Amino acid sequence: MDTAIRQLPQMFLAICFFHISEYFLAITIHGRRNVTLQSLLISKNYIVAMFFSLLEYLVEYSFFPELKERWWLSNLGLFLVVIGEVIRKMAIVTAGRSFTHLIKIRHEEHHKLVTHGIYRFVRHPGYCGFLIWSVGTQIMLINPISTVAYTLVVWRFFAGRIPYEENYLRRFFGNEYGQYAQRVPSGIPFVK
Ligand SMILES: C[S@@+](CC[C@H](N)C(=O)[O-])C[C@H]1O[C@@H](n2cnc3c(N)ncnc32)[C@H](O)[C@@H]1O
Repeated sequence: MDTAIRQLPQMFLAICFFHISEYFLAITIHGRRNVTLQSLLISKNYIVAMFFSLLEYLVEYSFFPELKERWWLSNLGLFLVVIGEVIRKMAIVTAGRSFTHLIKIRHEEHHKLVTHGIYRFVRHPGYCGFLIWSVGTQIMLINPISTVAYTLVVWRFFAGRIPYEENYLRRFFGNEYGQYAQRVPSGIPFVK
């Protein structure tokens, strides 16, 4: 009972913290005039996914309450939520103005190639952090179906987005980006 009673409040806090901090960081880095509510990163698909995970949680809690009592698994999920959040926020702070929520398709003067800090270890720490965070939320709720579904959907989304984003990065930074991409992994499993 103790574990289940804290899962939904933890989830609520994780979501609020993620989106509100994302929004205020964007304002701090890009200035209020350049930030829209899109920086909250709440899309229709995202709301549907969150609604589905809540539904799964409530159904399983009603019919198999003991499933939700695996405290060590729920705590592993909470750990992943924190780690994912830290990785993503490190990426945003490190990249600064180069980190825009919409992918840039035109090179702007202030857009510099970032290869230091956390970008020394993975090319896409922001996406890596989000993948860990989102899957972590479902492990924290001990939602088996949503854990698998989130892993597949978020992975697929980034597996498609990374080549598109990198196509522009190669145009902007040429060989410098090519060399960087050769020596540093993407940070998303099975994406080169
Ligand atoms: C939402 S941010 C995500 C950045 C990165 N993919 C990540 O996961 O940390 C997308 C913007 O970051 C820019 N970007 C991605 N990697 C970059 C890098 N190493 N240096 C500078 N800009 C980068 C892209 O051009 C794009 O406009």
